[in-house]
Formats: sequence, structure tokens, C-alpha cells
Amino acid sequence: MKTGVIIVAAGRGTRAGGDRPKQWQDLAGKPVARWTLEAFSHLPSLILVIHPDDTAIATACCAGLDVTLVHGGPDRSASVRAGLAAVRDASLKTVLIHDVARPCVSRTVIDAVTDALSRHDGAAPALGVTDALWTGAAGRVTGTRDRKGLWRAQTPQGFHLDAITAAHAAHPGGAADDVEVALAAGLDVAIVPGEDRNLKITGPRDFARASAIVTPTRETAMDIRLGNGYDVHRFGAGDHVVLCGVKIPHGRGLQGHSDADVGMHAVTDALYGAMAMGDIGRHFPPSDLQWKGAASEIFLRHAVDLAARNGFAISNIDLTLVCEQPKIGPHAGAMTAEMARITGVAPDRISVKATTSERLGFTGREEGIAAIATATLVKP
Ligand SMILES: Nc1ccn([C@@H]2O[C@H](COP(=O)(O)OP(=O)(O)OP(=O)(O)O)[C@@H](O)[C@H]2O)c(=O)n1
Ligand SMILES: C[C@](O)(CO)[C@H](O)COP(=O)(O)O
Repeated sequence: MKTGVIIVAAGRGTRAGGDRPKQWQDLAGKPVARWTLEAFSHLPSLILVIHPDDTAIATACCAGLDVTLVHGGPDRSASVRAGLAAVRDASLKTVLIHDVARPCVSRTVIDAVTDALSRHDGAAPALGVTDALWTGAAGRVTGTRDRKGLWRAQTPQGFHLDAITAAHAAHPGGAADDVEVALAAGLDVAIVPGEDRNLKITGPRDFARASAIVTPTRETAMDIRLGNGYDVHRFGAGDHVVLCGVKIPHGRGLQGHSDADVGMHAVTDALYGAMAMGDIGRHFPPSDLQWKGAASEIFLRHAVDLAARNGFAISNIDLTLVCEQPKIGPHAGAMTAEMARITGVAPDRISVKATTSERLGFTGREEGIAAIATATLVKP
């Protein structure tokens, strides 16, 4: 079912205070209304109902988004009716009606409401009342109320478009929300789980609460990890070396417990390092005879799988081989392709390069090859 969205934003926000209505005030770097619009921008039709005085500020706020602006009415219900009357897309079967003042709404809540519309005339998020309820007057408690069966209503409230349009047309006015209008028309409205984060900015203090929700913290921010790996293997007898899985003819071979692929070892250690999960020696101990002569592809695959199991994607790999001989340049393309095959990373994100050490040190004396690698892991 194709679902449209009406965001009501024609209120004056008198309780929130400030130099402009709350929906145009800043929340962690952008207007409240922009956060709300972006939360729904994956849906095909967005209508923003505004006060006529706010046309310029609303237009600026919607820059780059496909939003239809509509003028609202003197109360929330009138603004919803104006939004419903502006729906032009005949293929829309259902509609979500949302307060602009709830900018922290999550995709989970939006999807739960939308999904429930395949089984019900309407659906809306709500939280069960968990505090005791009193009545009070003049600063004194005058009685108590049973909280059982009471819910705190949130938006978006979703409905079949024809049904809610007819319900609003038939309603005398003064409804707190669209569920009240729907119930008056005899519609069946399901409750789906609301969220504490889906608060309505009402008073001045609510900006700080909402800001804390939308501002990324260490727990919610994208997790970007950088790891480095370093390895050395000495030359010994042989007629080739294996570097990044590519067999290169050479007057000597590299010695090691496995196939001594120094480049692939450095990359593998960079991946383990980025995850703070040790190194090849920890996962494949040299004391374990089963790894004798093993193809280093096994190690790299293990690190790649470990990253995937922990939710990380490999963003890039950069490898530098340090040797006088063999010359790496002619083989760098094949090495990149081989590492791309093993890791599943696009070749343009894998760099294989080499340097000599100007004949200095053990690499300069051609006693062995050293490799230094860096890898970036990203968890969205
Ligand atoms: N004539 C109106 C009144 C309210 N709303 C919208 O209805 C939602 C819920 O209203 P509320 O939080 O009460 O907002 P305001 O009416 O702006 O606030 P206040 O009562 O403090 O002035 C808000 O998104 C508000 O913009 C609207 O579109 N048209
Ligand atoms: C629709 C609503 O968000 C449900 O909780 C709420 O009723 C609108 O805000 P108001 O303060 O009641 O106008």
C-alpha cells in the first residue's frame, strides 16, 4: 500500500516560547521541522501544513526535499483537514498524520504504524501509563484514578486515506487528535508500541531533551576503526615468493611457518587490530602444526568474517611492501585483484604499493621483506 504523510506545522508554539514558533527553532543544528521531515523523507508523498505567515521560513526549511506546502487552519484538526484536502496522488491508499513537534520519531515507530494498516482502519503509537494517577486542586491531591487501560497517545497516526478523510468531514471539531476523529466515525484503531524518544516538544525544556536524543553519542554514532599491521619474513632457499596471494618468480623464497605471505599477513593483522582482537598468532598459533605451509588466504578470510560477524564493513586497505627485490609494481594490480576477491572489498579501495629502504637495514641488504598495512572498518 502506498503511504503518504501529512505533517501538521501550523501551530504557534506558544508554550515553547522563543523568537519564532517552535518548529522553526534550532534543534542540534537544524530546525525542528527539518528533523521531522527527514524522518519521513523515505515515503513517497510529504505534505507540510503551515501557517500562512511561515511560508518563507518553511520554504527554506524544506530545501532539497520534495515537500508540498499547504496552509493550515485555526486548530490542529483544521490543519489536518487542509492537509487531507491537498492529497493529489490517487494511488495513495493510506496516510500518516504527524505532529511537526515530534522530531525524534524513529523508523521503527513509523514502520509499525504503517504495517498495522494492512490489518486495521487505523493505527497509532502509544505508551502505557506507568505512573500512578491523581486528581488535584489548589496544590493538593483530591483523589486517585486507575491507570489500567490508559495510554499516552503519540503520532504518527495512520489511517486508510478515504476513511480518515470522511471521518474528519463528519466530525464536529475540537478533537485532540486524529484517533479521536477516527473513533467517532467507528473506525478500528490499533495501538502499536510508542517510544519515550518520540516526545512532543511542548515547553522550553523539551528542546534539551530532544537535542540529547538526536545528538549522536558514543553509543549511537557510526563506529569507525583504524588498524595497522606490520610483518617481516626473511629470505631463504626457493625460486618464488607469494605476496598478497600472487606467486612472483624470485631467486629466493620467503621463510615462515605458513606460506610466508608477508603482505597478506600485515593486512590481516590490520583488520584484527582495528577490532582490537589480537593478531594472526593468536588466532592461528605457530605451535599448531595444521597451519604449517597454510595459504595465508585462510587467515585473511578469518579476519574478514570476524569483521562481518561483528557488524563491520571494510572501508579500505592500504599496504606498503618494503623490499629492494622483487619489483612489486608489475604485480600490484594482480595483488589488488586477489585481495579484492578474498575480502569482497572493491579494488578501488585496496592499495598495494612498495618502497625500497635505500639499501639500508635488513630490507636494504635483501635479507627479507617487511610489510606495513592500514585498514579501516566501519559499523553504521
Ligand atoms: N492550528 C494548528 C495548531 C496546531 N498545529 C500542529 O499540531 C501539532 C500539535 O500541537 P501543539 O504541540 O499543541 O503545537 P502548538 O499549537 O504549536 O503549541 P501551543 O499550543 O503551545 O501553541 C503541532 O505540530 C502543531 O504545529 C497545527 O498544525 N495547526
Ligand atoms: C496529537 C497529539 O500529539 C497526541 O498526543 C497531541 O494531542 C497534540 O498536541 P496538543 O498539545 O494536544 O495539541
